[in-house]
Order: sequence, then structure tokens, then C-alpha cells
Amino acid sequence: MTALLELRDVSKRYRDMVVIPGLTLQVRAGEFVGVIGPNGAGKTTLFGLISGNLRCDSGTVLFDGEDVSALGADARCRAGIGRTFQIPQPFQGMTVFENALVAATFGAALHGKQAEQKAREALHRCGIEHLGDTAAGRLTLLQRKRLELSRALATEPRLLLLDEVAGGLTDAEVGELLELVTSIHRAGVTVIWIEHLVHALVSSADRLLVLSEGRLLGDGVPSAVMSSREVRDVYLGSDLDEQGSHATH
Ligand SMILES: Nc1ncnc2c1ncn2[C@@H]1O[C@H](COP(=O)(O)OP(=O)(O)OP(=O)(O)O)[C@@H](O)[C@H]1O
Repeated sequence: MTALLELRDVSKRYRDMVVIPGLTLQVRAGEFVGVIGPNGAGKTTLFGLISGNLRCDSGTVLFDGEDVSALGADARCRAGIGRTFQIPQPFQGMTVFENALVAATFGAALHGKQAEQKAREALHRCGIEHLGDTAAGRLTLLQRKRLELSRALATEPRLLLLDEVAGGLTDAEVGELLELVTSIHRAGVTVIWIEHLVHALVSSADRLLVLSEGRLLGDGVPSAVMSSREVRDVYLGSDLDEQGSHATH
């Protein structure tokens, strides 16, 4: 079966610093993949290479069997790769609905009634339809996270890349967000989720990748990956045994 996403020996450097030396990876349609790794491991860079916000120095990115390496972020978004950003940047002065509408218009290339319908649907799925007329700048943190997810969903992604959407939330709020992401995944969207909250990913993802210095240190069923000696060594100093706590890097 063709992978939905395939990276073939992809590399990236910033000036003389090699961040990703050559990564090969396949993600099948329907997977829920968590990505963890210490600060600076190259996780966000990896997302940039997949979403087209960054270009690979070498290697190939295939989406649904097509080589998208030369496409920019807009074209990859329209092809079905949606993402959220570590620091959400909604249009603060616009309403929640307008923010989702912009995403549907430019990300999914929809217009008029269809774009409006898509925007409303995305807000509904993320539980903030009732906030449609509220200025984005007035939202609480959890609502901003929901808006960030709505904006990504309004682009009609088949692959959704989530970059630390749970950061800064309380345990209860993380629980709500987990439920939401799980429901999006169940509806048929393939998810790759970078998160420092290891326990959140271990409880929800069916595959866990551990990135360290741009290399895959672990890849498999979360519980098995987390019990590997190599992975535990990288996380030395953090308390991975306390899975109920905010185990971080
Ligand atoms: N635009 C850039 N120019 C130069 N160096 C960069 C740039 N973006 C990232 N880096 C560096 O590349 C390395 C990998 O960064 P990246 O953000 O991909 O890591 P990360 O695993 O997502 O880290 P974190 O968990 O802290 O978000 C870091 O050392 C970072 O400082």
C-alpha cells in the first residue's frame, strides 16, 4: 500500500548546522503518530519540511505518492497537508469565523457559500461555533488552541500536523484537547503530533517517533518505545515514570 506521507533521505541544515542529516520515514493513511524529542532535536524543522514552509537540502517528500518536494506551503496545503503552529498566529482583529473563513478560502480553495459552510463546520467540530462573532484576540488560551485547530481543519487536510498544541494548558484542558484531536483522527484524518507532554501522546497515539539530533531514535508502539534504554537515556533527568504528570524533555 502507498504511504500517505513518505520522506526519502531528507536533509536540512541552517548555515553550517546540520539539523536533519538524512531522514527516511513513512506514514500510512489513518495513523495517529506522536513525535517527541529534546529541545532542538529538529521536530519543528521536520514539520516545516513536510508542510513546505521549509525546503529540503536533499531528499524527497512524497504525499499520496506524488513528489511534493518542489511545492511551496500553499500548494501542499491545497494538496491536503494542514498544520498548526507552535505559536498560533490568528488574525487578532478578525472574528473567529473570519479566521476560519480565510483558512477555507486560501487553504482549501473554496469560495462563497462553500467556504462559509466549511468554516462553520470546522468551528463546530472544534466546539467554538458559538464564538464565531468574537474577535480572535479576545479568546482564552484553550479557545485559541481550538481556533488554531479549526483553521487547520478548514483547509480540509488529509494529513494534520500538530505542533505543540497542548503547551500551556492545565491538565483538564489537555484532556479536552486530547478528546478533540482523537475525534478528528477517528473521523479519518491522519495525525502527526509533536508534543512535549509525553503522557498525552502515549495515551492517544498508536505510533511514537523519538527524534534526537535529527535522527529517529525510536519508532513503534508508544509503550515499547518509551521503555527502550536509548530513549530513556535521552530523557535522563526527566521523570518518565510519572506518566500522569507533565513529563517533558
Ligand atoms: N531558521 C533557523 N535558523 C537557524 N537555526 C534554526 C532555525 N530554526 C531552527 N534552528 C535551530 O535548529 C535546531 C532545531 O530546531 P527545531 O525548532 O526544529 O527543534 P525542535 O525539536 O522543534 O525544538 P523545540 O522542542 O525546542 O521546539 C535548533 O538548534 C534551532 O535553534
